[in-house]
Amino acid sequence: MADIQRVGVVGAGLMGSGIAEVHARAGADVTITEVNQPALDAGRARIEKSLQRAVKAGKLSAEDADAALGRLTFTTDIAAFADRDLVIEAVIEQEQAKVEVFRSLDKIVERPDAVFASNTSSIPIMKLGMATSRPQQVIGIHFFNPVPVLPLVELVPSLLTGEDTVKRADEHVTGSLGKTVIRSQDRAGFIVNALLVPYLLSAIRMIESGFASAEDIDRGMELGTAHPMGPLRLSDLIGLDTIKAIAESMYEEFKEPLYSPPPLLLRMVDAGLLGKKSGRGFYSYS
Ligand SMILES: C[C@H](O)CC(=O)SCCNC(=O)CCNC(=O)[C@H](O)C(C)(C)COP(=O)(O)OP(=O)(O)OC[C@H]1O[C@@H](n2cnc3c(N)ncnc32)[C@H](O)[C@@H]1OP(=O)(O)O
Repeated sequence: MADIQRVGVVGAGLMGSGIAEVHARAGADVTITEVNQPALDAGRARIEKSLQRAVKAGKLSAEDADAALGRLTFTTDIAAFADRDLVIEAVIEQEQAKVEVFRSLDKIVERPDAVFASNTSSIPIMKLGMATSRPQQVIGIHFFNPVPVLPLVELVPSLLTGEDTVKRADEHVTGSLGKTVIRSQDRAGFIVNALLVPYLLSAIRMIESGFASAEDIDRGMELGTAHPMGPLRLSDLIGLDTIKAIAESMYEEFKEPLYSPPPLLLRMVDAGLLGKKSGRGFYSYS
């Protein structure tokens, strides 16, 4: 695992736990942190379940799953990140929350050439870089959900990211994690969400206007265009709060009406109907 051996992941939600898992499976020493013990425990349970799934599918031996778990340290103390070579922030998609994480990491991480990455989908990397004293070491490394399954990573340097940081991040993601990298300019939504989110919002507007049912919209895209899941099931998988946050960042950046979150999405988030992770979104999960 090249020069990046010790990895820290901030946030043990859907994305953070997946990011920690793929690193541990690749042999890295991983520390993962959350704001409180229940959130940390939920992250650990998610990783254990995903590892078991890989073992059942014959993708991973039981010994390798145990070894991966053994490489993970769970803590609520972000000070444990002092010796990390790479830190990846994967907290909620809110600019202020992310800025605060980068401010703390800048004080805590001691290694002078450590790479500071964000898994943000839509918040400009420059804003996170400027929260630190070393914006040349800050880069977007954006994974896709489910992280252990989807091979893509978007690499997003800001105007101030150094070439050395880009090279090390690229080598780490392709060489050590075996993912495929595409590069994007530092614009809200990058490449994939700039295309995906207006599509998901259009599907939500279709339901809102009574045009078609969620089931028919999804079936249409699954059987008519061979997508693995339709836009509403995919929205439930990503999380409706996350889609709202991405749409808001993109709308703020471009003022493009297509990016503006429709009222139905806002009301569902107000109601706590966040999709698969909360048990109900456009579909129910029990
Ligand atoms: C918003 C962010 O910024 C960016 C994003 O993340 S955008 C979201 C991108 N994600 C997508 O577009 C997901 C699209 N959907 C899919 O790829 C597939 O439907 C899916 C992989 C989620 C599930 O696939 P499906 O064939 O329906 O189910 P299933 O057979 O259970 O799973 C396929 C494989 O994935 C694995 N898998 C599924 N969900 C998983 C999870 N949550 N964690 C780990 N592994 C998982 C399964 O173990 C299975 O592996 P196998 O083929 O070796 O048995």
